[in-house]
Amino acid sequence: MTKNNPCVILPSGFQFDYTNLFGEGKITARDVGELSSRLEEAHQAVARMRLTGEVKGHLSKDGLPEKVLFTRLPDLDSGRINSRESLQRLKDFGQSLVNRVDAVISFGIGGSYLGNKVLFDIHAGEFWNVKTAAERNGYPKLYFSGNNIDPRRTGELISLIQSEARAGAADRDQPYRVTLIVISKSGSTLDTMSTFMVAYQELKAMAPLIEVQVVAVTDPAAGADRTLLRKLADDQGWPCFSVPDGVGGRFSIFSEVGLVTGACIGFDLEAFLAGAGDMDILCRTPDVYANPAMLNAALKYIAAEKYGRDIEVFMPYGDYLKSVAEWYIQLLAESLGKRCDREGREVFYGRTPVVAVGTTDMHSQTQQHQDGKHDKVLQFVRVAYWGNDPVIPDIFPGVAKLSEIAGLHLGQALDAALESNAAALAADHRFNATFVLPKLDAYHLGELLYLLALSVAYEGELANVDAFDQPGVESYKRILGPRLKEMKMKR
Ligand SMILES: O=P(O)(O)OC[C@H]1O[C@](O)(CO)[C@@H](O)[C@@H]1O
Repeated sequence: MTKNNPCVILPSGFQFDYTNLFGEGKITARDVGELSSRLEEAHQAVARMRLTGEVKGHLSKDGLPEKVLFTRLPDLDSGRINSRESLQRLKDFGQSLVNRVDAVISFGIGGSYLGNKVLFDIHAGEFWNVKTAAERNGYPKLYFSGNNIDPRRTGELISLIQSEARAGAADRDQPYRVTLIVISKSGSTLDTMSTFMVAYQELKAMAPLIEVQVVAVTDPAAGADRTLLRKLADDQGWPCFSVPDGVGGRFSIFSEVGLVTGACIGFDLEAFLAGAGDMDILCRTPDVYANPAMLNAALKYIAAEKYGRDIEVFMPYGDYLKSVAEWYIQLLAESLGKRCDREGREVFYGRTPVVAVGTTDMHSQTQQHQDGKHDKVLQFVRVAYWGNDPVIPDIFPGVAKLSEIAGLHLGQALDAALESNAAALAADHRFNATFVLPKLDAYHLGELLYLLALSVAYEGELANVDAFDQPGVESYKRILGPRLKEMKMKR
């Protein structure tokens, strides 16, 4: 917890080990010291955001002042956004699916998908949908769609549901039940709505063999400000959950957007929010060396601005953490990739984010990380305890190379691979750091994701850019809308 011991260890066991980012030939205590008055200002700005929701210069897509409220999401007791009651409503919804609904399809993209996929991967894993209903504790199968406008996958998913419905029809005295959850803050995103409409139509057409229920998750605004999805939901009588005001898509994993997926699979919502909330409390200290979100922001900012390391490779070790890297990519890219600062001056700020997974990408990307340009920071994530962790057996004692690794747990081999990669990079002044999760559960996941979300808020302050807008994504949308209309006219 001091500058001489480059690792922040939280009471939960969560660690931010920045040994390979800090010290001689790396970022120095002096570099951090030179930033101290700006860190103080950034800390005050984050504290003000936490208290009032106000962030200097932040405007909504429509150019109106907009509060930033994601820091309120972990707090269930003030009832300001999430509350005990809203969580109970989500859990009741999840329970209403148990032993009744066969499959859920979650439609969404960007912040309306990436966090949901994280919760699914960490809790359910790759093989959830091939498990029996009993192995899933009665919870439904869960598929994602709308994360691309992909004709083939969309068609194949529909066919899969249809053939499952047909296959079991003789043994069932009820229809095959499918719940479509449509998630869109704006309520009209092309990718989400186009795939939803295709699936809705095709599955509805199979009544009474298939019964379709729709649930909408969108902006709660009423009256003239209703989103298209909210209007549809009102007209069709679909139940709704909300994307809260002041919570952008990339921060919405802690809101009903992410939690609705968690509820569908029996994920521990309270523990997840408790991890986020405890991280928030620990990040209220102004001491940069004890505040992991501020420290992470400061080190990455200095790495980019002073040492030219403006690519961040986010590389967790373990398959099910890949979606965390994919979630982080949107968080980093949309929050910090900015043409102008808050005074309107061109700054072209941001680190280019890269997804990698250990050990997989040690056999593809590592060559570049180790020998390519000195323009990267590698952010590793390590899980300290895997629970069910097979031991490599000594089944070929005559083969020395294989016998040497026998007796080790796979988790130990994974750790050794991470440590070796980090050490090799560090030996060549390749900046890297590691977050350590004591285990892969809802609480520690909440800690990690919240730390990253708060970290971009700090870095936005340091770089003087608005971390909560995304004006750049409007440019292609202004071309796409008319192009679709033109295409339709030509049909
Ligand atoms: O939830 P929505 O409004 O469908 O938006 C999905 C995603 O699209 C974006 O607006 C970018 O186009 C993201 O910021 C957002 O998370």
